Amino acid sequence: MSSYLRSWLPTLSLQRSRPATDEEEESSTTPTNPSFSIQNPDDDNDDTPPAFPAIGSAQRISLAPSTLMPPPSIPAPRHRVPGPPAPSSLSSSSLMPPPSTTRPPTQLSKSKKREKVVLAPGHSPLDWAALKSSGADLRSGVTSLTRIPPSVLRLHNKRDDAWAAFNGKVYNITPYLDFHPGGEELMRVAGRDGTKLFSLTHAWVNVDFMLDACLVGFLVAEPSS
Ligand code: HEM
Repeated sequence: MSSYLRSWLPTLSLQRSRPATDEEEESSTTPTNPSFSIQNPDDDNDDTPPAFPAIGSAQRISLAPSTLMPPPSIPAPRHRVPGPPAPSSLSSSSLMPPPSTTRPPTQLSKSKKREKVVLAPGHSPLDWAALKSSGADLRSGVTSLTRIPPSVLRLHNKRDDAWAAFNGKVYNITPYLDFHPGGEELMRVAGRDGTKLFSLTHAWVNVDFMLDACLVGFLVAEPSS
């Protein structure tokens, strides 16, 4: 048995190949745990962690099983939420099973598919934000906000002079056209109220924030007469 172990522990057999000193001979009579053999025998440091909570401490007494609150009882079957039967009698869960992911995702119909637009270099959303905060005139010369009826709005329907109304506010959309991720689609609302088309396309986009520097006025009803 020992020869078998020696073949697996060459260092041990090497050590034993030289004549053992008296001291070694003495210690070899008492079996030692190899993990402690690297410790200095003079070192009497005790690294055993203390009991936690300390024996006899108030915390330990308060944790005594006899003083703990009993666990809540399992509700009777009639109190359980209706749902599929539990997989086993041991399970007390009344949660619905997770939805199946085996069904393939529904495909968008061709007509609803969005066309990706490649924005020209220097026309990213970050570039737009930088332009807005640069102080450049994005209102095409409008210095004060005015009341704009549909007949006036209609006049601004060209690519180089495009206004559109969203939620009662009229914006000069011309400078934003090249930054719009949806590209030329934006021109569909030039010269008119685009609130409906906008909210049908991407109601989550914050137009007030994105075009605040392009505000030119407020949409009002056509004056009668
Ligand atoms: C001036 C008002 C508008 C602003 C500020 C605006 C802004 C944006 C922004 C930020 C996106 C990217 C957001 C996203 O994909 O989730 C986007 C995408 C898009 N927008 Fe607009 N938009 C405006 C008006 C419109 C209008 C009137 C249309 C007309 C249909 C339109 C059509 C699209 C389309 C089709 C996309 C998708 C582009 C893609 O998937 O790459 N947008 N727009």
